[in-house]
Amino acid sequence: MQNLAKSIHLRLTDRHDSSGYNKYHHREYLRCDMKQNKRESDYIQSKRSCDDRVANREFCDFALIILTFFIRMDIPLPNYCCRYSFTSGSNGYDYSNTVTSNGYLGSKDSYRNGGSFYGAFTGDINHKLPNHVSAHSLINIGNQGHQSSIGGNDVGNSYNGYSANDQGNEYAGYSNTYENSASESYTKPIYPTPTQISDNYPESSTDNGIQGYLDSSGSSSYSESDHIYSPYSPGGLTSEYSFGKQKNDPLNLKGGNKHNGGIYLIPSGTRYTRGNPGHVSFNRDVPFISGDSGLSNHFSQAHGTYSSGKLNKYGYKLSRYTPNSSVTYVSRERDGYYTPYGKGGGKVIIIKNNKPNYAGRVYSEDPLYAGSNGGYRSKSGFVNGFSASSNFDGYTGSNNYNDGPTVPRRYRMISPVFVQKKIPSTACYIPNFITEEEERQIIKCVNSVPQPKWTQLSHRRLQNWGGVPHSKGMIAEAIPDWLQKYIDKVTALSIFEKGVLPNHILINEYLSGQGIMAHSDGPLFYPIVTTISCGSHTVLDFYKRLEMTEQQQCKLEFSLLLERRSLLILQKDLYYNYLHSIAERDVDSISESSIKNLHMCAKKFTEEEIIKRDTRLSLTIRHVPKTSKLKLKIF
Ligand SMILES: O=C(O)CCC(=O)C(=O)O
Ligand SMILES: [Fe+2]
Repeated sequence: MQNLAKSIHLRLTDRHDSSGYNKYHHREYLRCDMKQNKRESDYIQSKRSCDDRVANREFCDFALIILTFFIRMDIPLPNYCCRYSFTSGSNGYDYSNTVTSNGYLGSKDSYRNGGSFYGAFTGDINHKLPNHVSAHSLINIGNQGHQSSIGGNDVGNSYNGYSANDQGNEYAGYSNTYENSASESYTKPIYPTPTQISDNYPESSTDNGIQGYLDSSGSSSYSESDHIYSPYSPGGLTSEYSFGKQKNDPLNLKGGNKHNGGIYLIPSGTRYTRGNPGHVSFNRDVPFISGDSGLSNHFSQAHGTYSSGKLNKYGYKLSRYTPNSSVTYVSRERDGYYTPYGKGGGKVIIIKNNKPNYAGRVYSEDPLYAGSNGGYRSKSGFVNGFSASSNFDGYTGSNNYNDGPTVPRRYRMISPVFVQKKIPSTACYIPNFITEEEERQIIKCVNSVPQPKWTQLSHRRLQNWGGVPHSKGMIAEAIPDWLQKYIDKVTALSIFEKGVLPNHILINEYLSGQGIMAHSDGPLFYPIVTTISCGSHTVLDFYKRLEMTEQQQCKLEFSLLLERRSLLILQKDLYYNYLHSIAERDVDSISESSIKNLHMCAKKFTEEEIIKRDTRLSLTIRHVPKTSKLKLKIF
């Protein structure tokens, strides 16, 4: 059967169509003369052995009859593009740099400093919280009506501590009372899975019912209702401030968040550590590409929400899901509260750095926004370098908190996550999507399936699971549990729409030095392809799909480094308008100018670093339409 499959394969690969592509099953190969990518059919031709030819002749007739059922072929992968909005996550927390492993305040006394935000210290009535607050590591500065009353009267009334009641309303699923404890150990949770933000709140939503955001005096802080969105406004500030451990999926609390044009895939582990959402000076469309000019510099220092103006409803909302069990962002609410004082609305970008690389202060580039209108104070040295410098969060008052304890913070989020309007998200790279153990299991299972399951191509081999895709559909076959697990895992990302959930896995095996020629995965598949890499990295090259001519020169547009255990999601533009290939190389050289996702990689590479390829298995998980469960009897 293997020979048969091979013979059919050979026949099919020889077919060309007039468009300049080889129709190689469902994949369209560009006939172009690339240095690194010869035509797949050439490979096959040149490798064709005597045995193959015999096999071809012997099985020719037989093959034609049962062609539909026995093609064990390559399946198309969607084409990918990168315009380049990336979202990424990883499965780790970052303990490095300024992140301490014991991120909790040592004791409640830790935050009693100087009548700071935190504690029960009574020395300064304007800068204190009620006593009961002090037992919480994440504190609430409550409802500051204005700058001069930080921690003052308002606070006393508005802070609810962190109670079950609050959570009931606000942090559904987040119910454990958290008391700060020096001895509390930190268990690394696993939040590797990005979650698409549900689209409950369309851009146009104004939802008057939940807008308006009353301060303690009962007056509305702002009027631009369509810019401000309170996701769970439980009646003003009084009850909305609650801190503590956060629900796993902060953005889906009450189902209320929105992907906003290009907002996708916020890992459920994301903790929106706060910076300064009122930080108003950016107002750019941002191609978020490492090395790109523009915001990447800023992003390298960003924590939390940057707003290019007044926060819109999303930013606002996100700003309020800040709390992390170890991150104390006293200024969080004030960000929201003073949002109205920001400049005119714009995009909202939310970024998390995995490795804070700032020293001293975080938000330093731009002028304050709130100033005397509001703003809030921070402590110098607060939260690992969050500084009360004059341009930190716009605080310009005299009562700078410079006595602050350094509140160690632990980053719950990792690789950059950004949310931005208007830039289509066509590629998503998630390092460490699977664990080392899972990777080991996959490799083991793939290598122990019976030999006939493999389809040997000239320069790689593959396995189809779930059926063999065919232009007329696919007869669905059961997928073993060890693989279904990854279909489920990818499904959980919510990137596939209902009705077109992934139902097929193509496993490609590339030995070092092997690759795949430039192709587009063709029209058969639903145009989202997800690929898990195991065993080795590779570099996926993308070419712009141009007018096809017979001997076209292909121009490499950019590349993505696919680390082992990573997941790559490609769709839309990348699927339709780009070709992808893997060059036949034993090693890859790191180049920031061509590899566009280096900043998202789990490992940090240096320019011109040479990385050696090993045997790589790729699991391409996607939806094959028109499946039938018919069990056809074959002879
Ligand atoms: O192995 C990969 O990552 C890419 C495979 C591919 O492009 C395909 O099978 O269509
Ligand atoms: Fe492909």
